[in-house]
Amino acid sequence: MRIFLTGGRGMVGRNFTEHAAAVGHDILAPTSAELDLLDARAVNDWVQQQQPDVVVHAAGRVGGIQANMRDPVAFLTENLDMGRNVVLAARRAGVPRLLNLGSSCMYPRNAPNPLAEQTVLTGELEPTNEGYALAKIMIARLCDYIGRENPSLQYRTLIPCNLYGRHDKFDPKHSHLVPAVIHKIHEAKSAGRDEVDIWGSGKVRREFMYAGDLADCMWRALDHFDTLPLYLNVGLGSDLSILDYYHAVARIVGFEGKFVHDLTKPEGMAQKLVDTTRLQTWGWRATTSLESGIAQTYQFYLEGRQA
Ligand SMILES: NC(=O)c1ccc[n+]([C@@H]2O[C@H](COP(=O)([O-])OP(=O)(O)OC[C@H]3O[C@@H](n4cnc5c(N)ncnc54)[C@H](OP(=O)(O)O)[C@@H]3O)[C@@H](O)[C@H]2O)c1
Ligand SMILES: C[C@@H]1O[C@H](OP(=O)(O)OP(=O)(O)OC[C@H]2O[C@@H](n3cnc4c(=O)[nH]c(N)nc43)[C@H](O)[C@@H]2O)[C@@H](O)[C@H](O)[C@@H]1O
Repeated sequence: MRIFLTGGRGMVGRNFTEHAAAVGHDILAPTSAELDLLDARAVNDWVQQQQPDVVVHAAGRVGGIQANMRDPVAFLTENLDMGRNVVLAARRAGVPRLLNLGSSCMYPRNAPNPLAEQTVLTGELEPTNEGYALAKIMIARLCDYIGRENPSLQYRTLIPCNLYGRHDKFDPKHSHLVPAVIHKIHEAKSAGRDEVDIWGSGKVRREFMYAGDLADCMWRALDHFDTLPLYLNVGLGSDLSILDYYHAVARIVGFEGKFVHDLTKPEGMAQKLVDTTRLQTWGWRATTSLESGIAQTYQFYLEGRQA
C-alpha cells in the first residue's frame, strides 16, 4: 500500500511506522516543516501529486488536560483546519480510503460508561477539552457525510481511549497523565525526595492503552478496511483510578515515598471508559499489560534523558 500518514513524527505515527506490519509498505510521512497541514492548498497539491491508496490522519494538536484548558482556540482551530484540509484533499484526489483518528473526548461528559459509539453528539461536552472535542466530532462527521454522498469513498474513524507509550511527551506543560507521572516520580526519586503531588483527588478514572497496541489495531484496520464501521472505539474495556496509575509507575521506577493531593488542579471527566463491544465483534483486542507498557515507556524516557 502507498500510505499518506499525517503526524508521522508523533507518538501514534511513530508507533505505527515502527510496527512490524509496516515493512514492505510505501509510507509517505512528511513532517510539519515539509508539509504544513494548516495550508489547504499545499495539502491539496501534495495529495494530488502523491496519489496515495489510503490516508491515515494521525496529526493534530494534542496534549493533556492543562494544555487543552490553556489553549482552547488552538486546540479547536488547528484540529479542525488540519482535519478539514486532509479529508477534503483526499476526497478531491479520489483517495478511496481514509483512517481518521478521533478521541474518547468526543463523548458527552454525562453519557453512560462504557461510552458507546452511538452516543456521540447526544449531550454536552467536558469543558476542559471542549474545543478539541468539537473539532474531533466535526471531522468524524465530515468523514461520514463524504461516504454518504459518495459510497465509493470509505472514510472511517477510530476512537481511541487515552494513550501512552514510546515517543510520548513528558514535558509537564503538555503531558497526559502517564508520561507526567513517569517524569514526576523519576525526578522525585533522583532528587531523593519522598513526596510526589497528585493532581486532584486521585479518584477519577481513566483508560490508558499502550500506543503500540493502537498501532496494531490501525494496521488491522488497513488490512480489513471493508469490515470497519463508521466509528470504532479502540480501548481496553477496563479502567483504573488516577491513584492506581501513580502506584503502578512507582512500582516500576522503584519509588517508595508518599503521595499528596493538589486539589487546586483540574480533574476533568469523572470516568472515560469506552465500550469495546463493537471492537470485540470486529475481532481485535489489546495485548500489552499496564506493567509492560509503563516499563517500555520508562525505558524510552530514560534513553531520551541520556541522549
Ligand atoms: N495521545 C493520546 O492520548 C491520544 C488519545 C486519543 C486519540 N489521540 C489522537 O491520535 C492522534 C495522534 O496523537 P499523538 O498523541 O500521536 O500526538 P503527537 O505526539 O502530539 O503528534 C502530533 C503530530 O501532529 C503533527 N502536526 C501538528 N501540527 C501540524 C501541522 N500544522 N502540519 C503537519 N503536521 C502537524 C506533528 O508533526 P511534527 O512533529 O512534524 O511537527 C506531530 O507529529 C491525534 O489525532 C490525537 O487526537 C491521541
Ligand atoms: C486523551 C486526552 O484526554 C485529555 O483529557 P484527560 O483524560 O483528562 O487528560 P490527562 O491529562 O491525560 O489526564 C488528566 C487526569 O489525570 C489527573 N492527573 C493527576 N496528576 C496529573 C498530572 O501530573 N498531569 C496530568 N496531565 N494529569 C494528572 C488529572 O487531575 C485528570 O483527572 C484531553 O484533555 C485531551 O484532549 C486528550 O484527548
